[in-house]
Amino acid sequence: MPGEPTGAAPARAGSTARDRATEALRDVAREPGAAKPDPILVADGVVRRFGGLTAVNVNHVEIQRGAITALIGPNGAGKTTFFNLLTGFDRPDEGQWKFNGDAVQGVPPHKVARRGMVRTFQLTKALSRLSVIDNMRLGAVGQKGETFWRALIPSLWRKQEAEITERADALLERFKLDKKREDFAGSLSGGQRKLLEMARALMVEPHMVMLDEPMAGVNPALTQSLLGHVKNLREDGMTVLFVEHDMDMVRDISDWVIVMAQGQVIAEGTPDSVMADPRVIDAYLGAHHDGAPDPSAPIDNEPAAGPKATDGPAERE
Ligand SMILES: Nc1ncnc2c1ncn2[C@@H]1O[C@H](COP(=O)(O)OP(=O)(O)OP(=O)(O)O)[C@@H](O)[C@H]1O
Repeated sequence: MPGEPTGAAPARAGSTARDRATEALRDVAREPGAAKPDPILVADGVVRRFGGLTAVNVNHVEIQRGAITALIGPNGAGKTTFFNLLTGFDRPDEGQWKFNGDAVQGVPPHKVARRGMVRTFQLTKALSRLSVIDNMRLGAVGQKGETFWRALIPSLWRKQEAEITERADALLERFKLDKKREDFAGSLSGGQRKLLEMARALMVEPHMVMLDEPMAGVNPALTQSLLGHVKNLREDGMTVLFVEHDMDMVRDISDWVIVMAQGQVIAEGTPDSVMADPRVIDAYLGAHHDGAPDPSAPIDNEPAAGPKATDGPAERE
């Protein structure tokens, strides 16, 4: 089952997954590449170049199991490229990483998903023309059972198809999309699409879910519901890694924040520690101050500077 909380933080009666994640991360150094007590993902020396541009150059990074980790950074920092590499959608020039102790670099995306690491995808044009339930069924691709030999045994296949549909319907109900079951996915609102993307990723019963800008294009009315669903993933024992520009969301739900700039991890820590970090403010400014930055300078005094709540995507419903 998805990531039993095997972490260093012992489960106390009545404690939430958030409490356990906070406790597990309490003594972790607030510095790039910090070692975690129970990492589900460990990456080393990951480099991706596009021509003369080094888009990703991550020396070492660990993602704590059972926690919600945000990956933030200014535009072009390399966040999406790093996501693509980790999930097998792109190939690195250098580097290796382990998921649940197994090396997964070079493993194709559907096999990475089968091992329990999935990422959400924006609804493409083609998927928009499929119904909501068919999108969900497609999310199950890569699950056990669609091998050649099994495909030759219709009774096994049909049984699996029934299981897939049952699982899809349960998830649609959980994400309050059951009434949209037969609708074209393209007819959903921005927020409902995000819910569908998340629900679809859960079809493979992952240990770790990677969300690419879960708040982009989401109507404020659906914001709380979406945040609730992400928090529930953690309560269900899953690890969450998400890229997001919306700093309200980052503050609200993250246990840990990793900051990238110019392809590198430049800071790590709790949301508060990271957002007060002068290196992070500098990275968002895209400029370096003369002399030593003032670490005590409150970020709110610098409206255009740091990763602010207003730094969210312009696109809103
Ligand atoms: N396929 C590609 N070919 C060439 N350059 C690319 C490619 N993909 C990404 N890049 C470049 O790599 C750098 C990192 O891009 P990436 O999209 O990973 O950043 P990001 O942090 O996700 O940015 P954003 O927050 O704007 O989405 C950018 O300079 C981008 O232009």
